[in-house]
Amino acid sequence: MKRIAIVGGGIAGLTAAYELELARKRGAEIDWHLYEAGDRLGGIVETTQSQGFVLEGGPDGWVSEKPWARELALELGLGSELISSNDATRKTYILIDGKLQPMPDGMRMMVPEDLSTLEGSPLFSDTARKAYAAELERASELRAKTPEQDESVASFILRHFGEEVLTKIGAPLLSGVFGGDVKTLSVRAVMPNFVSMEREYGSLIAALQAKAKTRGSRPVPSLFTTLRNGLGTLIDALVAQLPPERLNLSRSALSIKRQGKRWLLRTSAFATEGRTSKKHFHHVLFATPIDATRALLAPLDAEAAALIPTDASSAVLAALCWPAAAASTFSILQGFGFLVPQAHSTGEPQLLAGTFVDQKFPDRAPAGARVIRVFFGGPSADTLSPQSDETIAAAAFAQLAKILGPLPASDAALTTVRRWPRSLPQYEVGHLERMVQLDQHIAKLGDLTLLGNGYRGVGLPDLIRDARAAARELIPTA
Ligand SMILES: Cc1c2[nH]c(c1CCC(=O)O)Cc1[nH]c(c(CCC(=O)O)c1C)Cc1[nH]c(c(CCC(=O)O)c1C)Cc1[nH]c(c(C)c1CCC(=O)O)C2
Repeated sequence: MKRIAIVGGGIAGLTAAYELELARKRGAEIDWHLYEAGDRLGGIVETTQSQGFVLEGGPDGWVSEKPWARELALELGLGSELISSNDATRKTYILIDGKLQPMPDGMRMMVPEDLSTLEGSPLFSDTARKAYAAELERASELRAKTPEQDESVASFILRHFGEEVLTKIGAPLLSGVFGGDVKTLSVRAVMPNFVSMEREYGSLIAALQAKAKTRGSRPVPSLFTTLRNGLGTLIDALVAQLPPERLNLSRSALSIKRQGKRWLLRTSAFATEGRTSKKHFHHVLFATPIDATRALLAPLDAEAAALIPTDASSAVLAALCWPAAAASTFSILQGFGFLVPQAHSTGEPQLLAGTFVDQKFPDRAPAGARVIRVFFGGPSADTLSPQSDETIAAAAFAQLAKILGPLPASDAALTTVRRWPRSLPQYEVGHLERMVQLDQHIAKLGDLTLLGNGYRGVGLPDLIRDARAAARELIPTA
């Protein structure tokens, strides 16, 4: 019997457990146990439903283009729950000089497919428009000069489109996906598609145009997918497949030690037991946040621990709700939401982004009601995090009103505030090389797997893909 420990009950740990459980039910000789430090499962995925509102405390969906979350949802019988973002009215705004300016339609991050969509856009000056047109003409030069080394996202965008595109839309878009600083993020780790487009076409605009040709008239799928009753449904459906006696809540992993062919895992025990609990396993999967994983790994292999990303961005978010009566007294722009380029510290916490929840997805709120999710990141999140929910909600409201204009009071009973300290690891320049080295260290230690958002992707689909693949490798072939 192969004994496997899964440490961490977020989406990665639960998906690995699900995959192992499928094999166990088919008769594989597996005995798995999951340990979660907190008193609930799901990690940062957390839906609350109240008075007809579906409120997400963490991610609100996934990028549709990545198939792995949809596949899992289908397998779990959630096919009829899958819903798409309202892409017919999709718009993302960027706050420039105090005004929300729409990104032109049909852009892929900072890259337009059709240069004519930039005409008349108040977002760009003629200099930026010329830089875009020039990128298409510089295709062969860009291809010839493809760097051999990793570089920052900032230097990649600068080489293609220049300073204005970088600061006006490149930096804010990247902070809306990676919560980070374009000057330190690795382009190969966070924008691998663009890097391969550059290798093939030189010009990213040319690459998008070539793709559009091969796509022909096939419809483009919506940008985001979610579940009708929130992503918590996915967690519930996973947990429903798992025997409850295998899921150990309020048990944190304290240490792990080699003992012959097995690992000795020490976890905290229930208060009534009065001591720690020690158990042997043949394999341990760490699906813990990077800081926990680094701490567990350091005594085994300090060099391996040092290869795990150290920088991670924090998020604080507040969902503000207006029931229909209050919502009817103000209007907002059509679209999914907005991003705010981060100015140098002004002292006051600064908004990072806002999502117009009821416009982005169908059925998130009762008819006529409105929900806006407001994000703080970086130093602003760190400043706000220790403060009360009321203070955070008030700061979110005040900043939102500055951007959108006067707003009636939101419903305090429905406000949800969440803090996710150091939740989004930063893949800095050189990340992929460090991951190759980390894999070598882990292989040498043997019978260990690292899962979660510190290594090979940050969104739900990547975490699900990784966890399933890793768990499948552990299934004994009888
Ligand atoms: C601030 C922030 C957001 N989302 C995120 C942050 C970072 C800080 C943090 O939460 O820790 C995180 C995020 N955003 C996205 C992912 C998934 C990435 C992946 O699967 O590869 C992740 C991990 C998709 C996205 N998120 C966004 C894009 C770009 C969308 C576009 O091109 O218009 C993607 C792919 C943009 C975004 N992102 C956000 C807003 C308000 C917006 C604009 C409007 C909206 O859609 O709600 C919120």
